[in-house]
Amino acid sequence: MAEVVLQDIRKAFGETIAVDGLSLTIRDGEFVVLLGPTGAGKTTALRLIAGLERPDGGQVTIAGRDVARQSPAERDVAFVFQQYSLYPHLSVYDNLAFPLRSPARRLSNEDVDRRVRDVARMVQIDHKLQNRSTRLSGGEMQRVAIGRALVRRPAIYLMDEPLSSLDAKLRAELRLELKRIQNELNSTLLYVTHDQVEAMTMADRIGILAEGRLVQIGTAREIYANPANLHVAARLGQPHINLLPVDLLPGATAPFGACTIGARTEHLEIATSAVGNAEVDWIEHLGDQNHLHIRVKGHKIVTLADPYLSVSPGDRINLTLRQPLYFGMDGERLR
Ligand SMILES: Nc1ncnc2c1ncn2[C@@H]1O[C@H](COP(=O)(O)OP(=O)(O)OP(=O)(O)O)[C@@H](O)[C@H]1O
Repeated sequence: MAEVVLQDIRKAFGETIAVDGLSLTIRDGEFVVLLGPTGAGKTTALRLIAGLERPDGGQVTIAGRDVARQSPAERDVAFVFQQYSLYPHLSVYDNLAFPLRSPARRLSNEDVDRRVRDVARMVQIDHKLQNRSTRLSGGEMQRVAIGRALVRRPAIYLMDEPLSSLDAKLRAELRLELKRIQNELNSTLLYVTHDQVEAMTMADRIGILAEGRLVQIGTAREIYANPANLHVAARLGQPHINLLPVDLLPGATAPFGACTIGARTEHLEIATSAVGNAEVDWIEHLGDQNHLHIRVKGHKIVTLADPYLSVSPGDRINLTLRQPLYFGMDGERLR
């Protein structure tokens, strides 16, 4: 495994700037997730590291080597795509063994067999090794695709939304497995997604990407608690952060230049009060949590509902701020 460093990488497709001066270090053994909306440049960033695209400028180094002149095969990376891309005519076993059988690797049949069986156990597909890869469920196929990357020990694993085609339950399971496997192998992994839950549950550090630029990078906790600007604040947290005018609610003194307040559930105190400043609009029941929809002077606010707070639609409540986040005119965080 190795450290991978991107320095001021740029890539445009005609008029579209896909990656715009991206600098990022993925440390040896680190799991970094790039999180961003569609079109943010996530896939392009991976493809530039893999050598599937040429940058217009900037430098990529893998284990200290400038890889500009190296072909994808020479770069020693393993890529897992969004859609499983297995060899349909081969068994699960042969799909997993395929990357190990190139003559350049010179592995004995015993070594190949051991590695295939180890990885099959890791991704929990060892009971289906002899199945044709087409005779698998979507989740099983994606396990094989991930396993096929894992049999090798490349400098870095690059994963492009590998779980997005799976149903919610499987996605949750594989998320945990992938994190466990990465820990076990101590591998360097760059993973891209637009799913904040994936980013928060798996990443050592999350990089927030917007319009080809890295807006902020840090642990999930840092990014959630200390977003650098409105864009980052809006990317993490369920329900979404409430963005409100500074003078809407009592309880906090805005710093000079504050234009917008960011209030999550933990920044809002709710008390039942017949003469309160807000009204309960409706309660959204989501099973494991309920969202309380509130109206204040024409503004809508959504928070997690305290299960012990007994309110109904139409009730008045008193809403007070508790150390919210403040943003200036330009959307940058003030404190
Ligand atoms: N081969 C290409 N030719 C032209 N434009 C491209 C090409 N590849 C990407 N783009 C453009 O570059 C921008 C970034 O695309 P990219 O696929 O990297 O985004 P993304 O963050 O991975 O999005 P998604 O989540 O939808 O996959 C987009 O505007 C896209 O349309």
